Amino acid sequence: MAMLNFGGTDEKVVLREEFPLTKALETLKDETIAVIGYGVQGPGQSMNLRDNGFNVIVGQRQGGKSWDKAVEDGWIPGKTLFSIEEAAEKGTIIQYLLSDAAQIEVWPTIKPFLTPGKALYFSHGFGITYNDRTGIQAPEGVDVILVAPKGSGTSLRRMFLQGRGLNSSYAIAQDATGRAYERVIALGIGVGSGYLFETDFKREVYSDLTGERGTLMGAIQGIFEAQYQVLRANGHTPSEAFNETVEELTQSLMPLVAENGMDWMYANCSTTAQRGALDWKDKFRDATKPVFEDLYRSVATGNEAQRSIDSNSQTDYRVKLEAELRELRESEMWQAGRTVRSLRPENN
Ligand SMILES: NC(=O)c1ccc[n+]([C@@H]2O[C@H](COP(=O)([O-])OP(=O)(O)OC[C@H]3O[C@@H](n4cnc5c(N)ncnc54)[C@H](O)[C@@H]3O)[C@@H](O)[C@H]2O)c1
Ligand SMILES: CC(C)(O)[C@@H](O)C(=O)O
Ligand SMILES: [Mg+2]
Ligand SMILES: [Mg+2]
Repeated sequence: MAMLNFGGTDEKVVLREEFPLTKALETLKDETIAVIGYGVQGPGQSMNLRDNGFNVIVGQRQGGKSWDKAVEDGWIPGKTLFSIEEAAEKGTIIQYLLSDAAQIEVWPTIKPFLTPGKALYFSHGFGITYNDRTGIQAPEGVDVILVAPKGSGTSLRRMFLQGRGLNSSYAIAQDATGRAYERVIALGIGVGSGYLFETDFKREVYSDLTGERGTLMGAIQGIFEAQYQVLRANGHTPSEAFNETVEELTQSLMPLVAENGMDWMYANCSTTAQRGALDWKDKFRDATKPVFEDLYRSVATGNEAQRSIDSNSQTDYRVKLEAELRELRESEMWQAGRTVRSLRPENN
């Protein structure tokens, strides 16, 4: 574990050099890792673990799209691909990667397989933090650990294949065996993390729910919509509005921000842009900060969790969700985006 300084604050982090893959493999050499769920995180984590040489199996409901995808990805029914029950029985580490709502529903099925000495692993603090609402309460004899990749399972896999790593947080809610720390770090390295930073289940879920509702997706989509609509209302074409709102951001500026930071971006655009962006950033901050405060409150009171549990457990949830997603997909902005993407030279 290293102490590193992040902008003036010291933090405990684990770097890949300090806990190399060889050490992770040695730590887990007698374990069977059962990845339960093959949606988005399941494929990324299980395939990275498999390619890294760990003993890993998958547990998934039979007969659906996810099962077929697992077979396509090389998991063999009866050998490395099982029903949820069979995988939970065989696993000494159970990576609970069903959707958060499904974790509640399937919990009574999983719980009997959590015998002393096993580890229960999450990639989100949701089930444990809001256990008054989820009913997920691990038995005393098991380790309860978390590795939460800070990004999509799709990126986790892509970055692994590119020899890169996606940063993850890690946490221990229960150390029953005295091995929870080495287990969680070995798994964090095994699934393809960049560096690992320490958190607890509550801070993980509070920050994660805030981030995805905020600047990672909700806020950014809201700001895109607002700017696009104003440009369109003032006579700008879809092409101009989309390029000035989204395409330039994702294709030109954000890759530069990712490499060098927004401070560098500010220093390397025109003096005209600098003047305006310095003047307007505070107005945007002041306009949106109360919304972020409201959002954080809604997360901390459990409202966001309850809303997600209530809507995700409705029988017509998928149909309603698809209607909302269709509206987004069919909006002028994202239809214009589809055309703009198709015109990228590399897509021709
Ligand atoms: N999606 C991501 O990239 C991402 C990123 C970080 C953390 N997480 C966390 O990882 C966990 C898994 O998320 P995900 O997005 O991969 O899940 P998901 O929504 O893709 O679902 C995973 C699996 O759950 C199965 N499932 C759904 N309902 C079920 C039911 N009733 N019974 C049995 N199986 C059922 C599906 O078949 C699917 O294979 C969650 O805790 C999530 O918060 C996800
Ligand atoms: C990929 C995200 C948004 O970071 C994750 O938190 C999720 O819930 O899918
Ligand atoms: Mg999330
Ligand atoms: Mg997240």
